[in-house]
Amino acid sequence: MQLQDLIPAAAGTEAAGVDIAALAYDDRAVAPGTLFFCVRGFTRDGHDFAPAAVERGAAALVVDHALGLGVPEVVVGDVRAAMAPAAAALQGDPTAALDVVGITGTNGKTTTAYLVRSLLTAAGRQTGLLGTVQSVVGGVASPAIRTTPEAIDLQATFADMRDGGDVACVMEVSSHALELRRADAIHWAVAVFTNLTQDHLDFHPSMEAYFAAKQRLFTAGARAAVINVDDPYGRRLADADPDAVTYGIESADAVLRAEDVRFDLRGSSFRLGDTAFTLPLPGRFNVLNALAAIGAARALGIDDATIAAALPHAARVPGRFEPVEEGQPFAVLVDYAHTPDSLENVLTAARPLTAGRLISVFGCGGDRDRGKRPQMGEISARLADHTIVTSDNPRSEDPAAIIEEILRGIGDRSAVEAIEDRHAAIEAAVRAAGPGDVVVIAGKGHEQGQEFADGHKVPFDDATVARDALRQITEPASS
Ligand SMILES: CC(=O)N[C@H]1[C@@H](OP(=O)(O)OP(=O)(O)OC[C@H]2O[C@@H](n3ccc(=O)[nH]c3=O)[C@H](O)[C@@H]2O)O[C@H](CO)[C@@H](O)[C@@H]1O[C@H](C)C(=O)N[C@@H](C)C(=O)N[C@H](CCC(=O)O)C(=O)O
Ligand SMILES: Nc1ncnc2c1ncn2[C@@H]1O[C@H](COP(=O)(O)OP(=O)(O)OP(=O)(O)O)[C@@H](O)[C@H]1O
Ligand SMILES: N[C@H](CCC[C@H](N)C(=O)O)C(=O)O
Ligand SMILES: [Mg+2]
Repeated sequence: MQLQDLIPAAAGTEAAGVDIAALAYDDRAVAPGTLFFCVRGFTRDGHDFAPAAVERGAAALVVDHALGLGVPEVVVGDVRAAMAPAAAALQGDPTAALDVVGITGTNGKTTTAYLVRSLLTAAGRQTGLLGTVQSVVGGVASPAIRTTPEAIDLQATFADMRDGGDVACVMEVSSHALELRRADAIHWAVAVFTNLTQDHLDFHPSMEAYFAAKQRLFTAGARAAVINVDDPYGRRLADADPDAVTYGIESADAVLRAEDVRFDLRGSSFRLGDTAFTLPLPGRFNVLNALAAIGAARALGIDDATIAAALPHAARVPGRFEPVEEGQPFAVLVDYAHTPDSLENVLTAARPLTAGRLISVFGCGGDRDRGKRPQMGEISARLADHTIVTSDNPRSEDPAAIIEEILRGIGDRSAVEAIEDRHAAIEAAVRAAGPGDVVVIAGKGHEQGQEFADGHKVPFDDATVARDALRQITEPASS
């Protein structure tokens, strides 16, 4: 394809007619015929890699200032912003052929995405999935690397979905993706907003800036918007869009308002008007996720009977309120709560299911929003009967220092202990639990590794560690 058909700014320049076979934002992915985008990043400047890209055969460069390396170049104001439209054009605008449902919000994106996909699949529509846990493309699942990939990778995946027989795609849209223009040039069928609470303030300068990033999804021309108006930021979005499908439990004016909300360890039920719904996910917040999914499915023309029949069989997300059962007389739940709001929600949901004591095990990720740490400490100490503070993914930080920041949020530490080694912390929790207790292991959910300094990752799975610990106490000792 000619360069001017990918980047309008190239028209009339020496670069206009250059034939482009592929796109890349990393020089290591460049092959002959590739158009290389020199992205000014947070740690590196892609322009510095242009000579290497040329060496590897780059046919042309997209730059924000002329480099004069002997290959045609297009100068644009914002190199990142040029990537998505070019990628969509190169792939033949694949989202024009897909009903794309985009889900944004601090918590609940992955869960809601799974629910929407289950509903669309039940309605006979082959649906792709993109998100934190896995991607499903043309029916083939693979583990995800990123919640929302770079535009070049994203548009190639959409093309694979289209070519693999998918008619719809459900995707999580992270605030990073919206801010960094990864999710531009997508034809949205439905945009969903779950909620906005503190997270990622290491990346966004303020909550208002974080909200502004999320807002982009709702000004991108989606055919329908589905918005949680129990959330104050959702209320602001809905106020700006009179056609929005609003949902909530507390908001009397919500288009989709759940009533008679009930849940136990196995799942939840609620009523919408005259129709009763059940789902295999416990907790009030999962009822909100179900409302979001119902709103999206309805917007795509799926009837309530199909939805109500499918919801009880919806696919569960690994590591979200996931029970680990080895015949022990108490419950162990693995959950991905890694923000103050989600930790509060998961412990609040676990409380009425707890006959004895509620035991919480959690830590906070390194190189991420530090403001969350004392808040999560306070929440756990307030809502659980016993708290074990441990490591999450320390990344480049000192795990003991992270734990200290968590503990700073806790006044009365009489029911709090710190065990830095996550393995030992989970074992201690399981050993401390008695009949009727509930142990919540929060923060890592489905994750399969623990990340230390220099990207060093060791295999680690909360559910497996908990299962092994449970076996030690439930299996009779061998003689
Ligand atoms: C904050 C953020 O999102 N950063 C992303 C961004 O990095 P950056 O701007 O710092 O890139 P950089 O390292 O400075 O490099 C600049 C350019 O030079 C290129 N380069 C770099 C080195 C080299 O040898 N050759 C080369 O060409 C890079 O590919 C890049 O295009 O662009 C890079 C290239 O695409 C991404 O890998 C990187 O994601 C990092 C790894 C990351 O951790 N992102 C996370 C925070 C993220 O996006 N998370 C959200 C989910 C969050 C949630 O839970 O909601 C997600 O959607 O996954
Ligand atoms: N609607 C919700 N409101 C608040 N908390 C929620 C909601 N849904 C799920 N949670 C909590 O947040 C955790 C993460 O849920 P989920 O993975 O669905 O969210 P996410 O938005 O995809 O998160 P991430 O951005 O980290 O991928 C869950 O384990 C649960 O504790
Ligand atoms: N996508 C989120 C996941 C956080 C998960 C938690 N286990 C942590 O490492 O903080 C992030 O990168 O901030
Ligand atoms: Mg997610």
